[in-house]
Amino acid sequence: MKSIKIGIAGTGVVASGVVNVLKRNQEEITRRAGRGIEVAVVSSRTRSKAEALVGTGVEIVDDIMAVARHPDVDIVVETMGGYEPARTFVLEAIANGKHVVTANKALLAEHGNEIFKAAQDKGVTVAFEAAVAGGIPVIKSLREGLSANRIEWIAGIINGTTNFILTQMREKGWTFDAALKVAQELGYAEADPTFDVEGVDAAHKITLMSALAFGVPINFKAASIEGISKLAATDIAYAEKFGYRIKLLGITKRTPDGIELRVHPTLIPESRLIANVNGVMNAVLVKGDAVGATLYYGAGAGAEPTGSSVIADLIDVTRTITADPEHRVPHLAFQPDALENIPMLPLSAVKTRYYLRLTVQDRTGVLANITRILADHDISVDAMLQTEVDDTTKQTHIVIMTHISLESSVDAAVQQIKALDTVTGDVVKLRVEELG
Ligand SMILES: NC(=O)C1=CN([C@@H]2O[C@H](COP(=O)(O)OP(=O)(O)OC[C@H]3O[C@@H](n4cnc5c(N)ncnc54)[C@H](O)[C@@H]3O)[C@@H](O)[C@H]2O)C=CC1
Ligand SMILES: N[C@@H](CC=O)C(=O)O
Ligand code: NA
Repeated sequence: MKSIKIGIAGTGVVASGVVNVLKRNQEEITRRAGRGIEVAVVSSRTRSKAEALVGTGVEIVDDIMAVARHPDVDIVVETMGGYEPARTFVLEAIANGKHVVTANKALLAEHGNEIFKAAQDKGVTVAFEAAVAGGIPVIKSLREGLSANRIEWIAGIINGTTNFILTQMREKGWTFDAALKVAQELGYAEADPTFDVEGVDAAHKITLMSALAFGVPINFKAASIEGISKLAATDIAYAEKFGYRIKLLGITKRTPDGIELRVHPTLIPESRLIANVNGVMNAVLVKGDAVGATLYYGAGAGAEPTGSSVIADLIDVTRTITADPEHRVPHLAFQPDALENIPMLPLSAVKTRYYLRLTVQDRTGVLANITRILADHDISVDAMLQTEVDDTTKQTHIVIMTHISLESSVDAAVQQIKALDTVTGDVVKLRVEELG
């Protein structure tokens, strides 16, 4: 039978993983897909780089649109990244009747509704397993494996770069900058690494998973985002004293009032498996009403792990190419005419536990004032720790773990606490999730 022909736009880290694994596992891939999968054309801004990757038997073009329109190509693989020209390229490929496989979560989080609509209208597939949690088949799990369930929440370590940075800082004492530099050298980081560090990349991914889990349109603008750049080593150490690890989590949760969608550094009990996910590894916890909690673990970035997901999508698309478009697995797990408009909740409506760190002057009554303010805002304290007074500054740290409280109440209490003249500097507020 005739091979499926692919065209690749962008010949960087992910594309190299795709090409190398396709070559190495060609025979098994063909046995699984039922047809051979062959690279017909690649676009590259540097011809020599493309030649080194695909050899001489493959057509190389400078213009990405030549890939989108290539008459021989059945599936295009978009591994350029960024919003433009990726968006125009993908829409052009769809308009030309090509199926698309992309690793680009930024593109889909911002323009996914438009892209999936165009694909639906044209009867082609846009597959994106590589876009979320790299090599972990979590999109397939959400869309197919868990499709019997009413999903309650998802919480995941879904950015390899930041998990790598946090791990190297904690275990090896590396500086933030040194750890980021190595993550970039290993091909984990985004072209603009502030997307990793500031939580934007994780927000792109949790936004996509939120849509798949709850059957709602993709709504990146509703995400509350906080990265790890302001996280202090002091708070990582105090969290450990309470038996918690701090991880950058993407969280989406169905509540009676609407959907929470947030990314922030989070305290997790150290006994949880997910608290022990280190380095570039990612892990996604999904809670379904029927199945309970399930955990998906694996490499969240890197050439071959990400290539593994791109190729899984290529095999899936190859299998469905002969199937009736009306009966394919829907892009966002729910049928396009069955998406709901459940409200997306602001961060102020979130209810969870909080970690607060205050720097205070060692004077009588300081603790009483703080606990009174917390009580006035309906915030009850679960545990508290006070460090020894620093002889020079006469200051001490008070660390408070609260019971479940409302974010807006915690913010109001923090404002009042900050105004006390015994409280100096900022109050650090981190969220705690038991994930049980
Ligand atoms: N590196 C990783 O571990 C992972 C990356 N991804 C995603 O995969 C995509 C690609 O990432 P990488 O391979 O790491 O990036 P990369 O920077 O290594 O490769 C990008 C390639 O696209 C080309 N390119 C970029 N802009 C272009 C343009 N305007 N016109 C033509 N060519 C252009 C570049 O020359 C380069 O060959 C991104 O969307 C990224 O978020 C997803 C999962 C993991
Ligand atoms: N920059 C991303 C790459 C994979 O999506 C990450 O570090 O996780
Ligand atoms: Na994946």
